[in-house]
Amino acid sequence: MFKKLPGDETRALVSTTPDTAVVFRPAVIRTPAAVTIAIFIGRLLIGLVRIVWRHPVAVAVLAVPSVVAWLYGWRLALVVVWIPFSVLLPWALFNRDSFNAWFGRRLLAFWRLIWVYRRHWHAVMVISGLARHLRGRDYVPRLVRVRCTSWADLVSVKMLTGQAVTDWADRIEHLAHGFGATSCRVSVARAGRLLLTFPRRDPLAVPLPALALPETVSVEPVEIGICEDGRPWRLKVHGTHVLVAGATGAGKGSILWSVIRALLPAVWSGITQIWGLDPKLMELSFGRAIFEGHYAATPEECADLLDEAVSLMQKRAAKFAGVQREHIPTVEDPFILVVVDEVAFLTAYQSDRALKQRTMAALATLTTQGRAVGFGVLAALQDPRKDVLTIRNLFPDKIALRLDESEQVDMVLGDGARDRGALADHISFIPSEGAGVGYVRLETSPDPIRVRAAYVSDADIREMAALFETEETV
Ligand SMILES: Nc1ncnc2c1ncn2[C@@H]1O[C@H](COP(=O)(O)OP(=O)(O)OP(=O)(O)O)[C@@H](O)[C@H]1O
Repeated sequence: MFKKLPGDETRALVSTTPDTAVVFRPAVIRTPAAVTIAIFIGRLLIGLVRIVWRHPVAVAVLAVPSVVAWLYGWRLALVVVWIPFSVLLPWALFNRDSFNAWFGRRLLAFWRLIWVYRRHWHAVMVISGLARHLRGRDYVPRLVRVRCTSWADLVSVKMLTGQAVTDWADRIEHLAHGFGATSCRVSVARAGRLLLTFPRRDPLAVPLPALALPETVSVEPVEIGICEDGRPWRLKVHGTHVLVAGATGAGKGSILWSVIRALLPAVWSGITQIWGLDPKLMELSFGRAIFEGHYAATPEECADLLDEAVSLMQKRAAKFAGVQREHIPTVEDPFILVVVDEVAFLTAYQSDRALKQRTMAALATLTTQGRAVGFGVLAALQDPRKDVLTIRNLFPDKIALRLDESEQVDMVLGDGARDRGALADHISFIPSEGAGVGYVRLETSPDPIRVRAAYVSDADIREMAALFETEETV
């Protein structure tokens, strides 16, 4: 009978019908004002301690001059402000990076916490449907912390008990627009905690010229561009197979050529060979010499070259059987990277069925058995639908460049990738802004990473090919 009800639920109980024998009247116990004030002050103090703990620099910047002005007058406060200012200003002017790392970004994080996130948090949570109103109470996810990097705000959030990551991933557009960002990415920090990434600027908006040729001979993850957070983008090609999907003009060529460029020292040393399949006759023909005879353009030539790769792979597998389980590239057993531009020409669009099946069988054999014995496939295609490339799941690593439709993103990167922020269908059509920009999702992590490949121009390719031609003539 004496059930305690919070908030507005009691109101709903007061009305009773006049002719009922028993009338329920909920007992309303008034909380003494002193208790309410004590709770309020307690919360205020906890909030202040939390702010000082999390943002000591920002609080000190505001609090120290105010306290000095209050105790000793504004003149001394001005001196107190001027002393650090005369140190910080030159520091900010002459060594911006270290200044930002120590002060700038902490102040910015404090400002954005108060002005952008705290100010709009409740409204955005309620309107996007991430807050809940249950039995008269509001349950709102907790904004834990805001950190700023050079290009984005990283917002830590404690989800409501019972919420799932997909609840947030489904609302990335609400969150982005609610907090004035162009996009939002959701990743799991730990159980119950999320990290929301809101970009403030696009560090990938400017094209990256071709990277310098590596000085060391290696087939380990090759550097082919930059990640959004400024780190080099290193793509693993040895011990995996990579599929690059992107609409026409998305910059697939820049990925193929950046990989080839990064492997050149290994090719010169003999521990790597690059085989090129160029059914469109446009992309790889430019640097034909680099493939050292392993180049094919017509569907027949492509099928023959793939069959040659398969038979070499099988011979090597027989040689390795019972002797070694991992491939270490050597001149005798080099890493062979089969680069296929527009693989759909060979697997879907060509009219000769027998040739199509031969090509598919060879590609499937290479992608299922090749990686342990030093054979890798790097394939590019425009249309990622399953009927165009039935074996797309045999490629462990995938890259989504600009795509035409939102559904294609999950086809390339796997379920839920777009919800987690891989907005490959939103990448700019303008080549200088969007070509070569894409998302990668590696075997080891469910979170897509935004990247941009360096642009290897026609002149760069000719230069690279010329180095091989000179070698041949010498
Ligand atoms: N990484 C890049 N950075 C800047 N611009 C680029 C980059 N990659 C390509 N571009 C520009 O975009 C244009 C189209 O690139 P590219 O031909 O590689 O696209 P694609 O995806 O191979 O297209 P298609 O499938 O039609 O051949 C290039 O001519 C170049 O001007």
